[in-house]
Amino acid sequence: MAETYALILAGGSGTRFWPLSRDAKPKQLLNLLGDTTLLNQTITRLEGLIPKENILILTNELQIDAVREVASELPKENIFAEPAKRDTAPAVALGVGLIAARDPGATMIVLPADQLIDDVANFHDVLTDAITTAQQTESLLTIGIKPTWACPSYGYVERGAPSALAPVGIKNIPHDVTCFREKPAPELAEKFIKQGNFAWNAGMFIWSIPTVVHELELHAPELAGFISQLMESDDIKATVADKFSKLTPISIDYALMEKAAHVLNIEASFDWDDVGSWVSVAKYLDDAEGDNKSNSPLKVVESHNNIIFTESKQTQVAMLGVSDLIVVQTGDSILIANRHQADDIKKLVALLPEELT
Ligand SMILES: Nc1nc2c(ncn2[C@@H]2O[C@H](COP(=O)(O)OP(=O)(O)O[C@H]3O[C@H](CO)[C@@H](O)[C@H](O)[C@@H]3O)[C@@H](O)[C@H]2O)c(=O)[nH]1
Repeated sequence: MAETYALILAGGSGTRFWPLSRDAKPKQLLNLLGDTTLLNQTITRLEGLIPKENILILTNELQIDAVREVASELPKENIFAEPAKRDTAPAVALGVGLIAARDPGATMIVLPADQLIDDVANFHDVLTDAITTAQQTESLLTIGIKPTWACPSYGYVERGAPSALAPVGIKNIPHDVTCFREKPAPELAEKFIKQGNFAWNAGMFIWSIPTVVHELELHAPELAGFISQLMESDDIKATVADKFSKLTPISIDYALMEKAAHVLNIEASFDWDDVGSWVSVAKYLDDAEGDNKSNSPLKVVESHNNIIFTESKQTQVAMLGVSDLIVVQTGDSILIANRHQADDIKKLVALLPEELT
């Protein structure tokens, strides 16, 4: 019986959490919420679902030391650094090649490293049903999140009828996907929400190696060729060093999911948050004074809707007559931003000296 592997993608850069996040320490390596990093939570969440020796992590040279430290309970040889940043499609192809070299009939789940999910029991149930479906059908499985607004930075899946391919006995029934659209323009996202049968793509994918290789051959031949080179290689490291940087940078959503015909979707019955900005972090901060949110002791007078985050979590913060601010303090920097421009922090980071980014 072929085994199941998890591939955790932990090579994103993310400037949205500056000054806490840096190139070498992006969102997945931050203790933003809770006592551990989001990457650590991602690994822990797999306990009881995927054995540790079957969990692989892909990151980059800048982050590999920090990733090794966070993932110290995984076998060392399961953590790889990509030689260049090429976005998620080449990273997934590398993961497919590495897993195929161990077990060409394996099933794999691809997971982002930076999401917040508390309901582990339902997460396992949904993933188990997705794995069963991937093993019994030649489908690419996605997980759907009920959308709450027309967010333009997610992928959208149009859920059709319950799939005729659904294996007998599973609880979370997959639906046919009639359209996958990555990061639609705001007006199109509005249209999807009004239509009512679209879900956000959770960024997790479940498929068997033979199925994904076949789909890549059809829709992304460059990546399928790279996987063949890996599978034929007797020195995978040398092949990666030689070929990976030459791959076209593109995300797996554009390279494969928008084009593939055999996509299914299971609705998530668990909580899910991809914690995209300081504004999303704010809802989890404990200390509140009126409508202000803080992770540190806070006193306010005539101040509203502010978000405060200090690295020490102990700095006393006092606000007088200010509203709609994000204030973040670290050892060497302070961010003061309009909360309505939280998505534009990257514009600011582009102006900063390299040693602070
Ligand atoms: N190894 C590796 N990992 C990467 C790379 N680029 C990004 N990642 C990691 O891949 C995951 C997703 O990458 P993002 O670039 O953050 O994706 P996104 O814009 O949020 O969009 C994806 O996720 C959304 C849900 O959060 C989806 O809605 C969307 O369709 C898409 O799948 C994150 O864990 C990120 O760290 C890379 O070059 N290499």
